[in-house]
Amino acid sequence: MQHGVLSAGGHPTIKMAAPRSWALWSLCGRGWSPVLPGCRLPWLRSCWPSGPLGARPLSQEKRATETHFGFETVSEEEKGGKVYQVFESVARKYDVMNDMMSLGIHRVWKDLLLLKMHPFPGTQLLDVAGGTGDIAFRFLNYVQAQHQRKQKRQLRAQQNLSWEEIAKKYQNQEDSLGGSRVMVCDINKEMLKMGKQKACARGYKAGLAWVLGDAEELPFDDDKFDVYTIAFGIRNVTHIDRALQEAHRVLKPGGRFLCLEFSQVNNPLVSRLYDVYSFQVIPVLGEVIAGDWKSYQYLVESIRQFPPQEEFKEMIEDAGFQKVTYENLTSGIVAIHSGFKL
Ligand SMILES: COc1cc(O)cc(C/C=C(\C)CC/C=C(\C)CC/C=C(\C)CC/C=C(\C)CC/C=C(\C)CC/C=C(\C)CC/C=C(\C)CC/C=C(\C)CC/C=C(\C)CCC=C(C)C)c1O
Ligand SMILES: C[S@@+](CC[C@H](N)C(=O)[O-])C[C@H]1O[C@@H](n2cnc3c(N)ncnc32)[C@H](O)[C@@H]1O
Repeated sequence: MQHGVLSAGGHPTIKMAAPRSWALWSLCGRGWSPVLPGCRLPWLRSCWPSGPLGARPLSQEKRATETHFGFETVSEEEKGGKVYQVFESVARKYDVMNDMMSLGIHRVWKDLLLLKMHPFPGTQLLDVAGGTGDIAFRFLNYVQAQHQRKQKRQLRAQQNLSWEEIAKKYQNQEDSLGGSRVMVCDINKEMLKMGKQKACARGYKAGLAWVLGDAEELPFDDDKFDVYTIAFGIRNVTHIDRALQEAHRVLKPGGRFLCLEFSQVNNPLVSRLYDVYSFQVIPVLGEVIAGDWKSYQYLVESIRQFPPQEEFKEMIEDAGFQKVTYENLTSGIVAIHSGFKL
């Protein structure tokens, strides 16, 4: 399925199973790609005659490369640059804005993504559109705690180890993750800069790497990772289908794709409140806290343009993933989609 086809936002309503997260809700819920905004290949393509002697009518050619940036219609070549500007602009206030806007709920959603992933010892994770590192840090905490529990069990089983051996086991930094590693990949230098600063301040070093790269053209070989995550990122990508194909390519056979993204609310009352909150409150908060109304208007508009749960599930299947499922959180405000490369 080709993403980028304009949809006016009026997606068909889909009936879904009652969300498991009501309790949570009521509690609160190939090579490097030095992509420069506006300097991408589609730009070249759009300048090139599309048929013999460029015979295809211009209007048809134009329509074929249009997409959306929020509610605005833009050319595919423009979109990447606009998205880049949004995240360059919000990077410094990104974390504080998320806590303010969601009253901290985004933290719970991200924790639930990790619970769903349930990484095994030695997991190689690729976190695309990883921004300021929220998923990567959670992953490192998770695998470290997992590894410590395992070590304690082993130590208890080997009562006859010397103190030196025990101390050595605890001191070995590299080993503290049990061989697990995470690679954060994002297209935006500013977001990565903020992420690296945060990592430094919090003492994350081992098992963590940062790479500048495009989800549509990942700078990694085939069959490299056990898990691919993308949280609140895929909505911003120009060609979602290409990003999904890339996710499939870089995963090892047996690897898992996990996507946390805004989705379609399945409760009419929540939906109304959510709309009021999104359009009346979020841009105001964006202006007051980050001095940036437009970026937060883009956020709420882009959420409405993203395909609903079932449609996105089909797109993931079209990219070659199997056993694709999704789980709604907070009445479908967000959903976690999962699929396997088998
Ligand atoms: C530029 O692009 C971006 C920038 C970013 O900073 C972030 C992202 C990507 C996003 C994330 C990483 C996730 C974190 C960010 C968000 C969750 C912000 C986006 C949020 C929404 C679009 C709405 C969802 C909001 C929540 C889940 C927070 C809870 C609030 C509601 C569900 C709506 C409640 C609405 C009302 C009660 C009516 C209107 C409210 C007012 C006029 C008063 C102000 C309201 C509040 C402060 C909310 C408190 C109320 C409740 C918790 C009660 C809710 C009860 C019910 C709905 C029954 C990015 O791409
Ligand atoms: C809303 S942030 C999400 C950050 C982080 N995953 C989180 O959950 O907080 C969206 C991120 O997607 C990145 N992004 C947008 N388009 C991208 C692309 N084509 N390839 C890689 N990253 C992209 C942005 O730079 C931004 O850092």
